[in-house]
Order: sequence, then C-alpha cells, then structure tokens
Amino acid sequence: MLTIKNLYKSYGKFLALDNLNLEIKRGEIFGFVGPNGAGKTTTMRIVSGLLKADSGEVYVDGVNAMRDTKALKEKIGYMPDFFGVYDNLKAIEYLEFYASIYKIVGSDARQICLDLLELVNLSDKANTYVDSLSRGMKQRLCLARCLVHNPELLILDEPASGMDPRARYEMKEILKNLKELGKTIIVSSHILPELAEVCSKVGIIDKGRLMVSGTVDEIMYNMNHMTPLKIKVLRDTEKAVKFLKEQPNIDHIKVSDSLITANFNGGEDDTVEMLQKLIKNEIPVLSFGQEAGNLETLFIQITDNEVEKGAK
Ligand SMILES: Nc1ncnc2c1ncn2[C@@H]1O[C@H](COP(=O)(O)OP(=O)(O)OP(=O)(O)O)[C@@H](O)[C@H]1O
Repeated sequence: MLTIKNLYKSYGKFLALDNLNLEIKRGEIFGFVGPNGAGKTTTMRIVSGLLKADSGEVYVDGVNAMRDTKALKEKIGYMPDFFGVYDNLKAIEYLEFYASIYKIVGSDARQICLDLLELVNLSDKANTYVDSLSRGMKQRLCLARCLVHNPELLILDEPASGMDPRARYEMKEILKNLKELGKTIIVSSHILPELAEVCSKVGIIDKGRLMVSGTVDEIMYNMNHMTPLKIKVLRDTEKAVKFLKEQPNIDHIKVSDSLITANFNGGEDDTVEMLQKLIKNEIPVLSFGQEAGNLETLFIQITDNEVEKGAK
C-alpha cells in the first residue's frame, strides 16, 4: 500500500530524512515511533503530498506520490499533529464543509458525516459547536474529517497527544474499528505501549533513518541481545556489577538500588550458565530473569545505542 524508497529531506543544512526506506502492506496499522525531531512529521507530510522531498520515491497504492498529487489526495487522509478547527461551526457542519471540498454534497454528505460521527463516538455532539468540544473530542472530529472521502490510507500524526487515558483508550478502539473496515493506517506516537497493542507492525525512526521495523515480536526476536536481563541482589551490588562487566555477552549495565539491568546476548543455555556463574561467585542473587520485551524498552535501547555510537 505504501512504499518509501531512499527518501531524503533537508531543511537548509539540516538533514531531517537520511535515506529512509519503508514498506507498509494493505490493512496494516503501522506504528511510527521515534523521539522528538526524529523525522516522523516530515515523512508523513511528504507521503501526504504536503511537503517536497529532496530525492527518493513514494508510492501509495501504485500512485507516484511525488508526481500525481491529485490521485494521491483521493487515497490519503492526513491528520496533522496540530490542527485548526472552525469554531463557529457545529460538528456536523464542520464535517459537511470538508465533504464539500471533495464535492460530496446534499443528502449523501449528511449520511456520510452522520456515519463518521458515529464511528468516532460523537453522534450526540452533531449539533454542538466545535469550540465547546473537549480536546479529545476535537481530535476525534479531526479524525472523522480525514475520513470524509473514504481514503484507503490514513496518516495520523500523534492522534492521541494531550489526551487523558480515557480519551486515549477511545482513540485506540476507533483505530481498531478502522482496521476492521480495511483501512491501512500509519500512526505516530510517543505513547509506545499503546501502539504495541494496536499496531500490527512498528518502525522505529531516529535521526531521519528507520532503525528497525517489523512486528514487536519479530524485532525482539531478531534483536534478542536487547532483551534486558534483570538481576536483583541482596547485597554486594558492586561485586555483581564488576563480575557482569567482565562477561563478554553482557553490556549496557544499569543499576538502580539493588536491581541490575543489562543487555544480554545469549540463548537459554547461556542464561542458565550465567546464573550458575553468579552463584558460584557467591553473589547473593535474589531474583534473575529476562524481561519480556516490550516496545518501550526496545525503543529506549535502540535510541540509546545510537547516542553512544555517536559519542564514540
Ligand atoms: N520547517 C522546518 N525548518 C527547519 N527545520 C525543520 C522544519 N521542520 C522540521 N524541522 C526539523 O527537522 C527535524 C525533524 O522534524 P519532524 O517534525 O519531522 O520530527 P518528528 O519526529 O515529527 O518530531 P516530534 O515528535 O517532535 O513531532 C527536527 O530536527 C526539526 O527541528
């Protein structure tokens, strides 16, 4: 559904996208994850035809996004991270206004807009002025706005930012419903655990490059050395850390009170061996185990590693 090849974008001398490559299949919800300034918005704006890339190729459902912006706009619904709303309109009028931009008018428009309000749980707000809606409701209305022309690919830039937990939960449920409707969705967020639950795939972007992409499980499997080992000791933390530093398959050791967290590169046999060695060295181990990987730790480690590589 979406193919990005060798994408570059600079702002003056600053390289915001550095040979970005990405492939998203039809029907996927793809989580686009990265720290501030990683290049997520830049990528999304280029894919939506709102920003010109320096070089590279973008195809949306076979449409060359750089060349055929008219066909592109039919296929895409883009929800920016900052959006203006027309405060002197009621929610339904607001949607009908956007429908009219796509030449959808009259009773067709009314029905589409009512259906969309239902999809985003705002049916009871159809006749409420936009300015009296809560932030979360405005965000959902903005999402409905992106759907008026029934696009196949939705590009949502931080749709849950600034929302309270309840509103975030609702947004997540709406994304799941959209997936059921067969939409392909790219969603960027800083709220990583929530993305892990909703997304079929994730891509981690940092400094304009895609660091890794795949399902959370695939990524964790392929990068099992990044699954942190957690060791709690009763005392002698320093002795334990000294011992761990000497082990070739351990790095990134972090200590918080008596809990030691480290990256471990090894299989199950190596894990058993490591525990045996610790005990042999008379280190009073209270608990020992590899944390099940989650997106949050993976993300922090990938971006941490980059910071360290850069510092060398
Ligand atoms: N118009 C612009 N002029 C100059 N630099 C820009 C411009 N837009 C973005 N940048 C820079 O490009 C980099 C990537 O920005 P971008 O907004 O794509 O990141 P992001 O991953 O979406 O970040 P955030 O999560 O903070 O929204 C940042 O360092 C940003 O400061």
